[in-house]
Amino acid sequence: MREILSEQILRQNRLVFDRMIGHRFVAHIRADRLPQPVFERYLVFERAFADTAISICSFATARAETIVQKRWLIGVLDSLTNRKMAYFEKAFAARGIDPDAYDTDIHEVGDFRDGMLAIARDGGYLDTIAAMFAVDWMYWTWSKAASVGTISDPLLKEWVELHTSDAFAAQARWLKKELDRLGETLDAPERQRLSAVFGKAQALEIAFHDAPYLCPEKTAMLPGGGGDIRQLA
Ligand SMILES: Cc1ncc(C[n+]2csc(CCO)c2C)c(N)n1
Repeated sequence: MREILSEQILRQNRLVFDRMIGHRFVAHIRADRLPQPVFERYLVFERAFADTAISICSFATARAETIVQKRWLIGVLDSLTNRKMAYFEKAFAARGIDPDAYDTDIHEVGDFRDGMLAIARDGGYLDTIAAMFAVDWMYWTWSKAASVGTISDPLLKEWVELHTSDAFAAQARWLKKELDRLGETLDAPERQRLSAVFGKAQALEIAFHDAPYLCPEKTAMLPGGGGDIRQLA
């Protein structure tokens, strides 16, 4: 019998997946010592990515063949556009974060946005599903591990809980099932191509999570600005 596609993909990308799950951003959260400026910078990059995720999911919705698929993906779009965006608005207000003070065009963030968008724009329905599975399965996995320990920052705790919620778990599982169901009809090169999409998304994620450690705010370059994050990393 043929291997289940998601199992093949996870097996073939074990190294890069484990590298992402073991990223210092995740390690810092699990140790309850994520530096505050790193979290705030990350949130600004995440807010920018949420916009991209809406576009990616829209490509999948447009290419989906059945109303069952479309209905599910529209649910994802609704949660992204409403629930997720509401979180960012609340977090930015609570922390006094001005997103315009941050450079979201740095290459690690821009590469993630452009790379993920290119997969959705240039690939077929399943390419997008494979990319969404990559990023959601990865977030669900590390968030479950992190939620076992103490997270003192209530906004960070809420962020992790967004990714351990039943709704998010159902989203990750739906993507896996979709991949497994349609994967049964694919030939070996096509399955290999989707596995490469998954690996590409993980590599882009690793660089994306490096970014909040690397880049000082725009204000840090001004006299009396915020200082260089490199000292904290
Ligand atoms: C950098 C980054 N990667 C993955 C997720 C997980 N995630 C939660 S909702 C959503 C869009 C719909 O699937 C995604 C990808 C994230 N938040 N940020």
